[in-house]
Amino acid sequence: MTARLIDGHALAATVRSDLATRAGALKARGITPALAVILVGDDAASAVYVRNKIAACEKTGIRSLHFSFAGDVDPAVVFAKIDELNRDAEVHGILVQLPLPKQFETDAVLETIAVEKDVDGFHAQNIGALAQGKPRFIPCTPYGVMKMLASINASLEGAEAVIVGRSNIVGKPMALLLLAQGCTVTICHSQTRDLAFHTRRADILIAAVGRPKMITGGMIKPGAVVIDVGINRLPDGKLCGDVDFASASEVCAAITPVPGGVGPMTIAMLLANTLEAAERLALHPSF
Ligand SMILES: Nc1nc2c(c(=O)[nH]1)N[C@@H](CN(C=O)c1ccc(C(=O)N[C@@H](CCC(=O)O)C(=O)O)cc1)CN2
Repeated sequence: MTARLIDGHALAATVRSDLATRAGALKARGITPALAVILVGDDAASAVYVRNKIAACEKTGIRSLHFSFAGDVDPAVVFAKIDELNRDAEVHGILVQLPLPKQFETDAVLETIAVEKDVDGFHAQNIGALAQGKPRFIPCTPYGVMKMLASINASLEGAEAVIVGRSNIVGKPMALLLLAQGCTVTICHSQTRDLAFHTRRADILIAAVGRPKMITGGMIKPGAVVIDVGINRLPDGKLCGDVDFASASEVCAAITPVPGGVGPMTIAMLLANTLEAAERLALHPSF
């Protein structure tokens, strides 16, 4: 079997085109949707992602504001900036690029962002709303994955979904979203005893563990849909996912590439959440 490729760049371009129309409609009413991005430290990958986010805003008609702080900044300075942005009526979305340097307590930072501007969807209240089936902002990577599954009409009701990875930003919200669509969900992690036993049962397999090419073709059910969230840099400088693409694509029905898969959709869904925030704040300024 040679798998169908789920092209994240192409799907992200379609999403952006719809968002550009919505941004235009807001601007016609005198509201310019705006996203504030905070970057702390000099992590090279984070700097690339932030640059890509800002470029994507420009393509879509969203204003972006970028604030960079040195890696040894006093957390109080970052808290003060978030507070200022929370109060700024012309800013609709705020995100703090992760990971943060060691002196930061990440959850405390994320919970300082106003829930109605939390376009990453990482605030405990927004995760709680998602868990209750009443999502306000869906975390961007799992949101992008759901769009990718919809784009191939993947059948989710009653499907066995296996997620490898239990992070707060991908694995856990991913499980909630698949559960809401009727999947039977298993989350695997570093203490799972027989990983292949679980992955071989998956109709929908999501790899989000951060270990290069860890999932091989022999661990995949023939005909499965495989979504690779991992982005790993190999010693030769090339990027690869958590899935061994060559062997996996011989077995599965559809697969996302790395690069060019989930990554571009993560950014597209960040723009979608920012537009959503601006539209809600325009309709209900006291929201
Ligand atoms: N505040 C947040 N921090 C982090 C998030 C997040 O959603 N919010 N997710 C990841 C990083 N991330 C977004 O921030 C992200 C990672 C990768 C890509 C992407 O498009 N990757 C490209 C390859 C880019 C490269 O050349 O390195 C691809 O897969 O094609 C976008 C966003 C952790 N932090």
